Amino acid sequence: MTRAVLSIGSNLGDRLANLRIPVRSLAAWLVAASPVYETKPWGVTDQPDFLNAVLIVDDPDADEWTWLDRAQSAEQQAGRVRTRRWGPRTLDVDVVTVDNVTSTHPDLLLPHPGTPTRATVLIPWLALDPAADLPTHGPVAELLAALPPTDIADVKPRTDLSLHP
Ligand SMILES: Nc1ncnc2c1ncn2[C@@H]1O[C@H](COP(=O)(O)OP(=O)(O)OP(=O)(O)O)[C@@H](O)[C@H]1O
Ligand SMILES: Nc1nc2c(c(=O)[nH]1)N=C(CO)CN2
Repeated sequence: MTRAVLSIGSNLGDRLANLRIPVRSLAAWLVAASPVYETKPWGVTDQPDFLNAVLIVDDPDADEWTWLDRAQSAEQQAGRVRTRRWGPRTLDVDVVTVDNVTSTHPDLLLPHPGTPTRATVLIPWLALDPAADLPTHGPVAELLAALPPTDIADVKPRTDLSLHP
């Protein structure tokens, strides 16, 4: 089996509709979809707020490259145009982990190196799985507790929104 954790985000266009694109295209392998969060942009801060969420998917026939391929197909379906690093996007799908695989290949770094410091990933992931563990880093709850409180305050649940139509 390969169980993957995917982080999804959108800050352009119909953000919720964009997040639902991978939910639909990955439906056959979807184990769980997190709540949706409204988040302040990190990295490049002069851009619109994001909606972020996390998906857990499982496919016995997939490896890590299959998941990257599926993630990138969903981005393309959302009409994503690559602009600047960390800039606004209709849909970003990052492969956070695939089982306990580690990879230093630049096209597929695993676990995704941004994860330990991104409340926008850790909070939705923890909501789905309180015992979540980031391979080579440790419990997600501990990583989150180590972040500045302002990072956590910048990630707000949108209980009025759902990834399922
Ligand atoms: N774990 C991963 N998940 C998704 N893409 C990855 C991963 N590791 C490396 N990449 C590579 O990153 C590139 C895409 O980068 P992208 O423009 O989405 O970065 P970003 O989302 O702006 O920044 P970040 O990766 O820090 O979130 C792709 O070429 C992809 O092959
Ligand atoms: N809040 C938030 N900020 C970001 C995000 C994101 O998903 N959420 N993604 C980025 C590029 O990957 C850059 N900044």
